[in-house]
Amino acid sequence: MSRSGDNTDTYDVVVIGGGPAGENAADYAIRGSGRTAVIIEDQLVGGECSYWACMPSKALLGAGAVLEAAAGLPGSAPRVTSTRPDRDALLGWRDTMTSHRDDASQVRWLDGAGIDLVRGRARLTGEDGVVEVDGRRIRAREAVVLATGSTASIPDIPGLRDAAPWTSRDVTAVVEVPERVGVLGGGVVACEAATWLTDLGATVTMAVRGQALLPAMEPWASAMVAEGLRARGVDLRFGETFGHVQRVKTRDTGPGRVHGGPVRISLTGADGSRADGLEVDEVLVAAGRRPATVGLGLETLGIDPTQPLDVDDHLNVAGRGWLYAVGDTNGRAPLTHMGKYQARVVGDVISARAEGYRLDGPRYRALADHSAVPQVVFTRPEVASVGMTEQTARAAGIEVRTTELDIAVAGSALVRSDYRGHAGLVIDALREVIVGATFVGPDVAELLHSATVAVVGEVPLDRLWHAVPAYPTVSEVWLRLLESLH
Ligand SMILES: Cc1cc2nc3c(=O)[nH]c(=O)nc-3n(C[C@H](O)[C@H](O)[C@H](O)COP(=O)(O)OP(=O)(O)OC[C@H]3O[C@@H](n4cnc5c(N)ncnc54)[C@H](O)[C@@H]3O)c2cc1C
Ligand SMILES: NC(=O)c1ccc[n+]([C@@H]2O[C@H](COP(=O)([O-])OP(=O)(O)OC[C@H]3O[C@@H](n4cnc5c(N)ncnc54)[C@H](O)[C@@H]3O)[C@@H](O)[C@H]2O)c1
Repeated sequence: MSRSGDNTDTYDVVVIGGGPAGENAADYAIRGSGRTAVIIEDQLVGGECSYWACMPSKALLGAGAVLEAAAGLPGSAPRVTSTRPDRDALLGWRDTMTSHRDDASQVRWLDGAGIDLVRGRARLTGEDGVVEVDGRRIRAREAVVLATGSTASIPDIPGLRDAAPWTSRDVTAVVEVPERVGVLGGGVVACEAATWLTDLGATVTMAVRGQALLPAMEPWASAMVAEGLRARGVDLRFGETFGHVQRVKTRDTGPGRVHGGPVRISLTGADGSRADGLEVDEVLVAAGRRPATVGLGLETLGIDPTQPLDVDDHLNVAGRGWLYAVGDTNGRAPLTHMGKYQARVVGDVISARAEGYRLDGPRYRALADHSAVPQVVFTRPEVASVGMTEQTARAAGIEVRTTELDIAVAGSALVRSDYRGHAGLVIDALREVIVGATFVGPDVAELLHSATVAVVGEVPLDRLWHAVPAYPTVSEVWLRLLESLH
């Protein structure tokens, strides 16, 4: 860092937002060089993922999955007295995995990586490369990277905001388990949260305005998740949304505690018809997220802050050579691993530009964002998918061939006597390569990377035939899938 006469601190790279995307962008932009970087963060270093999203949600989901797996294997089943996790131990484990919302270890990591930290809320000033934090000016010589993440959307439904509903921050920080929960939405947050809330003993009703959960997934995968949630007692109201919400008394009790008295929800059909009334102890809004771009000073650059930032494959904001955006804030693939991937790309781009290299080669482009995004939904059963679904492949004009089958191999029978799983591939029939894959079942998350490698590597099917899965593993489903295409 250097300070000029006008009291402006100067770094090579300035990153706004210290979530997973921001941390990695700063690291990759200076690693192994003499360059300097600063991260400006107004909450906790580590971002949403570490304290309010991926880490607490997966910590809350693990114990129930392990208990169900043990109950599904004859040798261990007699030892399992309940498949419901111990509430206090589970919440304690969640607190451990979120470091009790203390970011000291992440700050130490920044220090070790040679990255400075400024606490505060940053704004762009309208001057190229200059940001402002609490009256302090910071200038970037090479680049400003926006990595401000996203915030939960709360739809404009009469009475909803006034009822102080839970968002993902509350449900991941759950301390008081509400007896009855009404969930708005049928996406990833809704499905995962319904799973751990029922593990914790809550009764859950989900209002899903469409006809399927997880609309971006293969329809058969969504149907299996719906079946799994119903088996846990979740009341799924497809084609319904909240019409009106009323809470007897709202209380400011803090995250994860019930925010007041009982809540009356009128449910309406998608066509506005009246469906039903519902009384719950808490409402969870899980209706998507929007990029955190408002209040960032984007309008000083003539950029509309209400729209996702328009970036190219170098993650460069259109028309501004010095400005980049990575992670949820650009809306391309709002997942931690994709934000970190974009951060690696942007770090390499900034380094190459600083050192005068041309941006030749795929290393400098976030190509996976377009057609190879992997995702795991940690419901029971789990859903693991990468690339295109049959529908998106057809919409892209690909001549599609598909195959799908139950996962029923020696490896799956061995891990659970009640194993139920399904797998499917989407093939580009002309090029004979896999463009999409989906697995549903216990622990399928660990099958996913093999599919990601096949999709990204565009491995021809007759070459893939020689990738022999070990016996007896669940991976033998690959052999069954390839045989079905023969
Ligand atoms: C409940 C839940 C579970 C999830 N589970 C998964 C999962 O299992 N796997 C997965 O891949 N993804 C998951 N996600 C998505 C994942 O959390 C996000 O994709 C990820 O956190 C995005 O990282 P980011 O760095 O872009 O933003 P964030 O993690 O949101 O970090 C942005 C940071 O910027 C800071 N900031 C914002 N504006 C400013 C400003 N003006 N000045 C200074 N600082 C600012 C914020 O305080 C924040 O710390 C989940 C999301 C939710 C809600
Ligand atoms: N395991 C994971 O990878 C994981 C886990 C949780 C969250 N995430 C990410 O976090 C982000 C947010 O997840 P999410 O579940 O909130 O969003 P989502 O986009 O997955 O689902 C939003 C749901 O809300 C519904 N909805 C939206 N507006 C509505 C309205 N006005 N009225 C009624 N219903 C409405 C949609 O129909 C959909 O069912 C996603 O990008 C997701 O991928 C990932």
